[in-house]
Amino acid sequence: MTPLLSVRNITKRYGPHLGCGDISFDLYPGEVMGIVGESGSGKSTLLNCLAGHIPPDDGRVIFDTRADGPRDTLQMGEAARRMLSRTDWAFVHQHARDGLRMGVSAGGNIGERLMAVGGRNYGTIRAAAGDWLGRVEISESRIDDRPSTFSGGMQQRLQIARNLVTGPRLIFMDEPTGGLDVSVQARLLDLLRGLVRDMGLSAIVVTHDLAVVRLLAHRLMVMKDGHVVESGLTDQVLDDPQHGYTQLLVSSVLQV
Ligand SMILES: Nc1ncnc2c1ncn2[C@@H]1O[C@H](COP(=O)(O)OP(=O)(O)OP(=O)(O)O)[C@@H](O)[C@H]1O
Repeated sequence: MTPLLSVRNITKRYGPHLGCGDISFDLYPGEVMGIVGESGSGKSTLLNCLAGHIPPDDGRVIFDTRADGPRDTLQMGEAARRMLSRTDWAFVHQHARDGLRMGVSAGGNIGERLMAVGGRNYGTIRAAAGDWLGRVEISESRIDDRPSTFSGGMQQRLQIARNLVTGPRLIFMDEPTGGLDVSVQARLLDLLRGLVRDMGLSAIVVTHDLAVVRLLAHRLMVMKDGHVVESGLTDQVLDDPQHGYTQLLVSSVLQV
């Protein structure tokens, strides 16, 4: 099977400091990869390099595009990569306000994504927006309300709807449950797990929270000081960690 995403030797430095170094892995269709590690270990740097938000100093990110097969996304022009991020890719930010347009209604937040990929019929777009609000457990009666009138959990669910409405194949998530109350986190995780499974999505999830990867991720990479120190099947890594650092993480000795 062709990997959906092949990451090879991604390295990013900030001046003399290493953001992340020499990271390689393959992600297959329908697979969820978790990236864990303490603060400053390089998780966000790696995710942002993969999603094309920051240019790495070295390495390749090869994505199996629907139209042209495997292509190095780092070599693509800006317009082609922007199109990819609207169609095949999605990015869920930790803070919903970074991924939503707060001045636009909930329905508008979802609908404008469809318009960006060619949707023109108002009725069809509004119906799809209403449908997606329901799928993320927001009452359709809130379709004309702005996200600023929503709770934190609702905003995060709206951000997810906005990202998934175009039917992407790969979703990048940066601490998707961070900053939410514990009960809200559990509900959001359940919802995410259902959507990922039902849509056959591949995902890369960065988190501090081992419970998040336990629930969502098939495989896990553990990062420390910009490097991957251990990787493998999630249950295997968490139940029988081989690296001393992972053992500390799992035993919650490290403040992550
Ligand atoms: N814009 C930047 N300029 C300089 N150094 C940076 C920058 N962004 C990150 N770094 C450094 O790169 C390293 C990795 O940071 P990164 O934010 O990727 O870690 P992280 O694991 O995502 O941490 P957190 O969980 O706190 O977000 C750290 O040493 C950090 O200080």
